[in-house]
Amino acid sequence: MSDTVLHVGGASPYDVVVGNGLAGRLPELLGESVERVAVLYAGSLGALADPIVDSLVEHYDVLALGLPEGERAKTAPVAADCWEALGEAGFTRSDAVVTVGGGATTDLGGFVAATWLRGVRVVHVPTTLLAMVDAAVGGKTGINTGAGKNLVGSFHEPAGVLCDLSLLVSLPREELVAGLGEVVKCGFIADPAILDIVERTEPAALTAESPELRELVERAIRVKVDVVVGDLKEAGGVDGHPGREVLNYGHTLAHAIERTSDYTVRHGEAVAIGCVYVAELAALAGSLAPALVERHRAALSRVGLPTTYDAASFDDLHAAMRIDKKARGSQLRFVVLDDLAAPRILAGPSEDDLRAAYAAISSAG
Ligand SMILES: NC(=O)c1ccc[n+]([C@@H]2O[C@H](COP(=O)([O-])OP(=O)(O)OC[C@H]3O[C@@H](n4cnc5c(N)ncnc54)[C@H](O)[C@@H]3O)[C@@H](O)[C@H]2O)c1
Ligand SMILES: O=C(O)C(=O)C[C@@H](O)[C@H](O)[C@H](O)COP(=O)(O)O
Ligand SMILES: [Zn+2]
Repeated sequence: MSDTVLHVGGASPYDVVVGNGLAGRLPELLGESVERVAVLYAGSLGALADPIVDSLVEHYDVLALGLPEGERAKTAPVAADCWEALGEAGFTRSDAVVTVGGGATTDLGGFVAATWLRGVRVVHVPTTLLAMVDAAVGGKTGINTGAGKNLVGSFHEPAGVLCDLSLLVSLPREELVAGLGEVVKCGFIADPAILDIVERTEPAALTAESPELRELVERAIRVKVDVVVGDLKEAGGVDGHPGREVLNYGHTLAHAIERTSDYTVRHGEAVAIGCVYVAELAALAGSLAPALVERHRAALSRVGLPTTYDAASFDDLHAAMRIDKKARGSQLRFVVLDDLAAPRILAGPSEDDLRAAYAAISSAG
């Protein structure tokens, strides 16, 4: 099957390419002025990064930097180590960063590229489903702090994204399933055809090679591209649409779960739980039909994602939710649905409703 190119318009346009065996396209995305390339890769993924490094050394001076696993990469000390390495290697504004890894790697690598010399080119080569459909696209970069998830970061659009589906062959099943959390999210907020595919496809058939997974990848990327083109910096939408904040569906509780579990719950799993939570919240607010709340549970659990959470109390999660970026002052704001693909912002729900929605997904109280 030929490659699919999804164009992201705007002030800094770029392409997201979906296909198989895409490393050869890196030089065309990096451009001709680049002399040095820093490949920032998840340290355990040398087997995936090495061929990419080998393909680049023919064209550039290459600095390969292995990063810690997962969320442990998204810290200020890791970013500082990368800045030091770029400085020692003499990286200038005409040089570039390539990231190879999951969303934690693209977030950290994107942040390093955004901040080095106030911004150099970055091309992402995502290696998880989640990073292909979400983290590598749209230019959000970030690291965590003690207070919470993604609290420091910037908007820095990539020069290109290569979603090479063959890199997913080695991805553990539970990581692929986690990525489906963001895919199903896109189904509810914007593209119900995603839900139809998930509901009619045998979950085990969603593999790196399957046409159904490829269609899900392309549809989820399209959802994200359409949203970020309209509201890159999350300034807000038009006509009552939440703008880029819609991509945060389920994320207020999800980030609180990640932080209070010390990042032992995967992001995509936490998003699945968070989506059911906001569906319950919307039902309590009288906007979402109970059948659609159940559709959330059914679609997410069908692919193997959690829809309940018992490992933290409501009070602890409530405290963690207060630092969500959608909050304004002491008021929490959530993306909720009135119907499929009909999102809006619910501002300042009562503590009773927040607690009741948690009771509906938890026995922790
Ligand atoms: N910037 C954004 O817009 C955005 C969007 C969504 C999520 N995110 C962030 O992305 C992160 C989650 O990303 P993730 O789910 O990709 O997790 P991750 O980056 O932690 O990767 C998960 C695990 O899979 C391993 N792995 C990655 N690719 C592999 C492969 N091909 N084969 C074998 N193992 C592989 C990694 O080494 C890691 O252990 C979170 O930090 C989240 O906040 C950012
Ligand atoms: O791209 C976005 O915008 C999103 O909200 C996508 C989310 O899936 C992603 O997890 C993002 O990192 C969350 O952003 P944050 O602003 O809440 O940190
Ligand atoms: Zn997310």
